[in-house]
Amino acid sequence: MAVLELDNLSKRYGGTTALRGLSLQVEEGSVYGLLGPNGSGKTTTLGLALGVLRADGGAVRWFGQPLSSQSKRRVGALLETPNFFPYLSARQNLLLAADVKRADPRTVDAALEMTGLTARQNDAFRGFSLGMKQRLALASTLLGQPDVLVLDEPTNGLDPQGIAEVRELIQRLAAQGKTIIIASHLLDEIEKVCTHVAVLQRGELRTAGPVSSILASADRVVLRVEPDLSPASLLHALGQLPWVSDVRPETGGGHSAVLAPGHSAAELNRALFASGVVLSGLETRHRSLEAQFLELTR
Ligand SMILES: Nc1ncnc2c1ncn2[C@@H]1O[C@H](COP(=O)(O)OP(=O)(O)OP(=O)(O)O)[C@@H](O)[C@H]1O
Repeated sequence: MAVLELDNLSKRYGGTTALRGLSLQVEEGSVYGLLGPNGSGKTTTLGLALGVLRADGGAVRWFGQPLSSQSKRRVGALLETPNFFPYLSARQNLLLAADVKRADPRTVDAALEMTGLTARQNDAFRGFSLGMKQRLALASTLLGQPDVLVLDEPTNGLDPQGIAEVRELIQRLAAQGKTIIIASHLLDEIEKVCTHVAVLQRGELRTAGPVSSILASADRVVLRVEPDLSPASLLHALGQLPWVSDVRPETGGGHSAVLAPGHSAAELNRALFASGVVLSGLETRHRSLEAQFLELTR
């Protein structure tokens, strides 16, 4: 079931078009990464989805319906760092936040537990590290036990330890079956936690889908033939295979190519052998999401 559907969304700020015909679907249980360079429209997308901003065109549907007060209760959001009271404890701050959100105060304990703050719940917020402050902000999104979390740059400003803590928390929440939507420009983080990803550039969708298929589509196979065989026979044989594309010479010798989805390096080896080309080397080079992202948004 689609938890969130964005249908042809557009948004302008004066003369700036921030989003142009954006459509995407977030399925239940997925961890959906919204990626893009600065100014590509990630925050605008989340603001429109949450009803904080008004779209110039298109539609937003949560659980198959337009956004309503009922569906809002099922979504916990962290768009900006919440203002906690420095002299109050973590627990007191969460109780206040629950009151403001009209969330059940009994969900404070579970939120503290989930974010690893139970032991520090009575300590004043002002003494917290940046990582703990961010975990408290995430705890406030868990009040009322929403099914979906929407997080804008949840690791912004954190050190590597804080980033790892937030990543582990997201993984624990995902394991509980929550749907999580994260806007980020930290590709490595997205690659580690997300099941799906959409890449935005200048307000337009460049690509979207399961992380595994987006990464797989970025893989290249590197081929080497025996020195006594001319590269021309390899290139000719590759040219006969419609599922092989983007053949390029490699700087270290040999050639590389991209295989269409559903085709493997082993299948390529067999096809080349059948046409008389014996490979001396065949390796798949996995490219990171970062390399793929840079290519898409270049
Ligand atoms: N309130 C606003 N008034 C005018 N222009 C805005 C406003 N908010 C955003 N924009 C512009 O809209 C575009 C998209 O901005 P948005 O904040 O959605 O991008 P983003 O991908 O979240 O960027 P970042 O990673 O820097 O937060 C940018 O060109 C931005 O300058």
